[in-house]
Amino acid sequence: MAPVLISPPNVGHIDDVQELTKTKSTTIPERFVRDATERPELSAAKTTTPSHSNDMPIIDFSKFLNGNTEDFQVEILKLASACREWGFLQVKNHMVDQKLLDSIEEISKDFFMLPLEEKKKYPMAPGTVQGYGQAFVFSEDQKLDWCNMFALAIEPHWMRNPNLWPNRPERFSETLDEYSREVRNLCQKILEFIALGLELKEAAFSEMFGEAVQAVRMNYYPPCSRPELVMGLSPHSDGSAITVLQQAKGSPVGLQVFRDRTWIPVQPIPNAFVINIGDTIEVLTNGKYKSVEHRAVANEEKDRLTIVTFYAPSYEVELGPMPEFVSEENPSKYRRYNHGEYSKHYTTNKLQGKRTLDFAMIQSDENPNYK
Ligand SMILES: O=C(O)CCC(=O)C(=O)O
Ligand SMILES: [Fe+2]
Repeated sequence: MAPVLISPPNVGHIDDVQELTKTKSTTIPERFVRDATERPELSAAKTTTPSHSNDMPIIDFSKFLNGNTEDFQVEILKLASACREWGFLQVKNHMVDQKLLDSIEEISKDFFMLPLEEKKKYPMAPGTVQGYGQAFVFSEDQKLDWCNMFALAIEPHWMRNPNLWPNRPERFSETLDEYSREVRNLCQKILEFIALGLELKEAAFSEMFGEAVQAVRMNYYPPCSRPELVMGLSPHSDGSAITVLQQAKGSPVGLQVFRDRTWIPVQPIPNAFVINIGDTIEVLTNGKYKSVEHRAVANEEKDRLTIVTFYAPSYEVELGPMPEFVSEENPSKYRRYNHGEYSKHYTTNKLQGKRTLDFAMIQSDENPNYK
């Protein structure tokens, strides 16, 4: 059962990371300093050659929209292989207007640059995931990420908390609405192409998902004088079906994907989105496509901003492996559950690698997915 939060957890004092950096102190408060085994080992990441990290597949979306039948098929196969082998990919030439990419970056940055008192008008209450603050903190002794977040539910509309939509910067709400409409379209298209690559009918996911849930989280990572001691964002997989991540122009490398027991830094491609498979698609495909653990590291000199969209089924939907992916040789690795319950479970536990998916995993010695 998902834990039910009856009263808000006592999370202790949470320093605002941006305010900390203003003090120019080189001492990192203890709550941000990771235990030795959890530190990011930045030197190891730095020595990974860029060519290795560039191996993350790049999908050219224009091949889906304007290509001939052969181009289309080739790209579907590339997408299928990226989902199977990586769980992560970058998408270029997508349909989202460049101006919107610029304006969402601008309003996000402007929001984070507001005085703290202004941002505190939209607080993320302890144990919740909407508003400004640090999500996924549930106890006083939990280590904190070197990140400020601003998160909002977008769709369905009833999930919005209008008190958390800021008045400043100007045009914040209109811009976020417009951006979210376009990214929602993109998510729907990508899921259609993922379905085709799995030899399912195009509408397989949209028919199953009902009124899909969409949320946005803006992550702002200020520079950190001791990046080797802290974590920008703790390792986790996403609870979504798919996630669309925009890295603001000029941001340093920060996202890392856990692959072959190594943390691989993701080189941003200008104007491309990073897309990753979330836990829902892992369950539906019975583990054929897996959600992949990832994290963000801090940078000594530069700040970093990402705008992340999570796209998931309606909370009412019951999910489990689809019959197409289950057979006698390949029995169900996951039980059926209600997605609303899974979401609750996800948002009421700290980020801890792929542990959240234990909620759905059928325990068995023969199940290699079970850790
Ligand atoms: O900011 C990043 O690079 C990673 C963000 C992320 O993984 C998330 O918000 O779930
Ligand atoms: Fe993530």
